[in-house]
Amino acid sequence: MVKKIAVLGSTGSIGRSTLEVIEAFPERFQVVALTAGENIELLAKQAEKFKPLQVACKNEYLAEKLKPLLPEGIKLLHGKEGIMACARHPEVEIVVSALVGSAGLLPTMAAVEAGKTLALANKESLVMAGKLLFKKAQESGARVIPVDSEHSAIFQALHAGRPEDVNQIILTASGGPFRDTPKEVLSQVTPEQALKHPNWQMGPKITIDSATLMNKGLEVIEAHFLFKIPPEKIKVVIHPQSIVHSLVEFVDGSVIAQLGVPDMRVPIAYALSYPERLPLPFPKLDLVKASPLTFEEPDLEKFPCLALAYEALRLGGTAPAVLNAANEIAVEAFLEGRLRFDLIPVVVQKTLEQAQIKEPFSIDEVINADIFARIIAHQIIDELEKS
Ligand SMILES: NC(=O)C1=CN([C@@H]2O[C@H](COP(=O)(O)OP(=O)(O)OC[C@H]3O[C@@H](n4cnc5c(N)ncnc54)[C@H](OP(=O)(O)O)[C@@H]3O)[C@@H](O)[C@H]2O)C=CC1
Ligand SMILES: CC(=O)[C@@H](O)[C@H](O)COP(=O)(O)O
Ligand SMILES: [Mn+2]
Repeated sequence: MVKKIAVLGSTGSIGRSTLEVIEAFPERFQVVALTAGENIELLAKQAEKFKPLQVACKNEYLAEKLKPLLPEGIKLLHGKEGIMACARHPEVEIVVSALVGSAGLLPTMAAVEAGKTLALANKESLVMAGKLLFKKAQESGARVIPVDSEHSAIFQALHAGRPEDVNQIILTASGGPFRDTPKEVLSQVTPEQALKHPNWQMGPKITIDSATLMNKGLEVIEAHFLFKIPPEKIKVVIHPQSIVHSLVEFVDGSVIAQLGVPDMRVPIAYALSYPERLPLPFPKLDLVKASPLTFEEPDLEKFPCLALAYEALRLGGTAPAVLNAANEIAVEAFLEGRLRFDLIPVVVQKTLEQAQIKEPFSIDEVINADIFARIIAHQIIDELEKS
């Protein structure tokens, strides 16, 4: 049976890798919808190649520019509503949510509400609204399959035992480009240096998150909602080689890990083909060449973002959404040269202290918390800029 797929964020790093997997198995997958933000030239090329029924881009202005570039017969939509319509398209079975940041929240929710199988890369939507998202999934029958490499690894390792026999899950983190950089030097590091991830080629936002360890913090929250595991049973260990993608420890002390080369096409393919596995034509792991595999404790003083994410998870309610919003604003400011790298966690911490945290009962309440947190984070950055 051919699986029919919508790729939200098809022009990004995960989106492009997803299309490479689909291209390698044309008899297994068919692209029904594609969406982009601003890269309409690439979207047009993808539409030419994969012939989707429908595409969408960020706004009407870009849609007007995209129109003449598209092949005949493809429906063109735009804006949040257009992207959500791609997620809900009646012919789509699997929605790959590969948008970055909070822009992914509503389209991801639309896919869940429509009962689609969600191949989830956009971790921010789970961080912002994990509880509400899984409540909706229960109502609609939507299934959530993780794409994030660590969560795909845990999803696979969990098959080795019963949920009640899990002792803890262990997320691996590369440690980022500044793992060996002295703490005092972090105030001087540039966006160019921070954008050089040691093992993965990814979009800019997640690459900065990896450098601050906020990516691992977001992943702790993501793991909590995906696997219903309390924060005290989620451990993070630094593994600079990014070969062991994560592990599950069971009550008998057995530890089951998933290993592989750092290539996102592997977890993407698994999410698309689950419960089957595809014979991927990509490089495989050579254990001898990958050796040695090493592990160390994370330095929470040098990288406070990880501890802040645990704190937000323990606070609960809108705290993870506030953490996420403040982080997005701080990362943007750092990339624009307006904020020092070592002040990213300061902005997040101060925003968490100043924001009102409450239990959200709707997505609108999550969005309100996100908006207020952004206002607070901007004010904090303005003050830091003046001082
Ligand atoms: N890259 C990776 O290896 C991994 C990524 N992830 C997660 O996957 C998600 C995607 O990451 P990544 O692929 O690296 O990100 P990229 O920045 O490479 O891609 C983001 C995609 O989202 C689109 N987009 C951005 N903003 C908007 C918007 N406002 N409206 C509509 N579309 C928008 C972009 O469009 P355009 O470029 O056309 O403007 C692009 O298609 C993130 O949540 C990340 O944390 C998780 C694990 C690994
Ligand atoms: C590929 C992937 O899943 C990323 O989330 C990756 O794990 C980032 O690397 P860090 O381990 O440095 O955060
Ligand atoms: Mn990851």
